Amino acid sequence: MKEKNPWHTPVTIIITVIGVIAIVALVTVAVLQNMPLLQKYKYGIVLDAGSSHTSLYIYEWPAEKDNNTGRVEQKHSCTVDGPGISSYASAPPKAGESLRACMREAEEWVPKKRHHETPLYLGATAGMRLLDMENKVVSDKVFEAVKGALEKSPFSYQGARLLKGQEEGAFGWVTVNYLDDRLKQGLETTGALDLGGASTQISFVSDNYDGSESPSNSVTFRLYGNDYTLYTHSFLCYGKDQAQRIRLAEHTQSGPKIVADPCSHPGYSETKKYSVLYDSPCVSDRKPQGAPETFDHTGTGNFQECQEVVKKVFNFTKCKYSQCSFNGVFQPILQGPFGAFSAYYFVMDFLNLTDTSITLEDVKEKLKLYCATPWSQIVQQHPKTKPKYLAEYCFSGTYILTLLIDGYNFTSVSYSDIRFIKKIKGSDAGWTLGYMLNLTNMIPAEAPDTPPLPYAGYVSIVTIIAVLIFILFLVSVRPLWPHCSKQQQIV
Ligand SMILES: Nc1nc2c(ncn2[C@@H]2O[C@H](COP(=O)(O)OP(=O)(O)OP(=O)(O)O)[C@@H](O)[C@H]2O)c(=O)[nH]1
Repeated sequence: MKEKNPWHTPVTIIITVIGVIAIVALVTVAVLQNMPLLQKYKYGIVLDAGSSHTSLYIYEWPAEKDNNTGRVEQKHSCTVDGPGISSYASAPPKAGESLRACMREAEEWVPKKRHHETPLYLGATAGMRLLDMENKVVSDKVFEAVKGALEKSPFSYQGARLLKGQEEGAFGWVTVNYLDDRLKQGLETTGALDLGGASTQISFVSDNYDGSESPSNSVTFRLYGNDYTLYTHSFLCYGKDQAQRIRLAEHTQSGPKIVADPCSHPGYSETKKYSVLYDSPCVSDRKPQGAPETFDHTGTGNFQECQEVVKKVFNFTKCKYSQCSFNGVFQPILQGPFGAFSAYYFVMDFLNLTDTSITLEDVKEKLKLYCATPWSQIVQQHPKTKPKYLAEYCFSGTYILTLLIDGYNFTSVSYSDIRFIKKIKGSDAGWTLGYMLNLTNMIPAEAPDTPPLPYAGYVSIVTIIAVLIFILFLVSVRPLWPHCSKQQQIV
C-alpha cells in the first residue's frame, strides 16, 4: 500500500497557486507602473506690459507634478503689435484692443479643456510707472481697458497690476536662477541685469549684504529650504529709451536747431520734434524755453565723445552709504556670475559683443570702429533691421558699457562674469516666469521630502524580493516535487 505524501495536501497546493498568482500580480503592477504615460500638462499665462511693447508668455508644466516638483517651461510667446500700453494714454480702449490677437493665439496654444483653469496675469512695468506718476487718472483708464479685454478671455483672469521696480528686479532674478536649476540645488546664485526701455534693474546676492544697510534694497526669499537676502534696485528713467532722452536733453538745453551727436553715425540726419523728445517725466522739467518746434539730429560718430556725454546721465558725486552705484543709490560689492538680458542682449548680440572673454579694451575698440562707420554703410549692411533700432546701436552699446563699468562698478576682470542671455533652456529671461512661479506657489519654501528610492526602483526591489521568497518557498516544498515523491514509495 502506498504511503500518502504528507505535503501532497489541498492546502499546500492552494498556497502554491496563490503564491504564483501573487507574483504574477506584482510583476504586472511593476510593468504597468513603469510604462510611459500619456503626459498631461497645466498652463499659466503672463502678459509683460512693458514701456516699448507688450509680450505674452504661455508656460507649461506636467499636471501630475503639481506638487512643486515639475519643471515649468515656456511653451509659446507672442509679441503684441504696436507700442506698450502706456502709449495709449490718449485712447485707453485701444490698449485693450491691442491685446486681442495674442489672446486669440493663446486660446489656440492652450488646450480648450484647460482654458478655465489656466491663470492669466498682466504685469505693467516702467512705462506705466511713468504714466502713473504723470497722470494717475489716465493710467487707471488704461488699466480698466486691459482688464476689460482680459476678463472676456476664457482663461482664469487673476488681475492686471503695476509691478514695483523691486518686484521686477527680484522676479527676474528668480527666473534666471530657477531656469539654471540653482535654487533647488542650493548652488551659488546668478545675479540678474535687466535693461528695459524705461527702467533698468540689478539684482544679486552678496555675502557683504544682509539688508541692514539700505533695507529698501533688500528682498528676502525662502526657496526650497534655502534663505536668500537679495540686493535689488530698479532705476526708473535708466532704461535705454529714457536714457537716450536724458542724454539728448543734455545736448538740447539751449534749444538748438541742429544737434551734432557723437553717438550717431556720421551722415545720419533726422528731423525730430522737441515736443516728442521732452514728452516724458524723465526729462519734461528740462524742456528748453523758446525752443523751435523741431531740430535736426545729425551724427558725428565719435565713441570717446559719446562716452563723455553718456557719463553725464549719471550722478556719481553723492553717496551717503559705504558704497554706491550712481545717483546716491547703495550697492554692495558685486559677487558671482551675472546674466544680462532684454536690451543688454539685443544690443550686444547685434554688435557681436556677447562674448565676454574679449577684453574690455577690445570691446571699446570695436564699438569705436562701429560708431565711426558712415550711416549709409550701416543701412546698406543691415537692410532688414528696423531703422529705429539701427540708428541707436552706437548709443546703446556705449550706454551699456558705461552703465556696467561706471554705473555698477564692473571691472575689466568682473566683466567676464557677465553672460549676455536671451533664453535659458528655451524660456525667455525676464521677470514673467518668476512672477508666475511666485503667484502660483510653484516654488516651495521647504525642499519637498523625497523618498529614499524613486518609485520605479521601489517597485523593482519589492518584485525581486517577492520572487526570491517564492523561490525559497519552492525549495522548501522540495519533498512535493514529482521526482522526490517517486524515490521513496513504500509498497
Ligand atoms: N535691437 C532690438 N531692440 C529691441 C528688440 N526688442 C525690444 N527692443 C528694445 O529693447 C528695449 C528693452 O525692451 P524690453 O525688454 O521689451 O523693455 P520694456 O519691457 O518695453 O521696458 P520696461 O518697461 O522698461 O521694462 C526697448 O528699448 C525696446 O525697444 C529687438 O528685437 N531688437
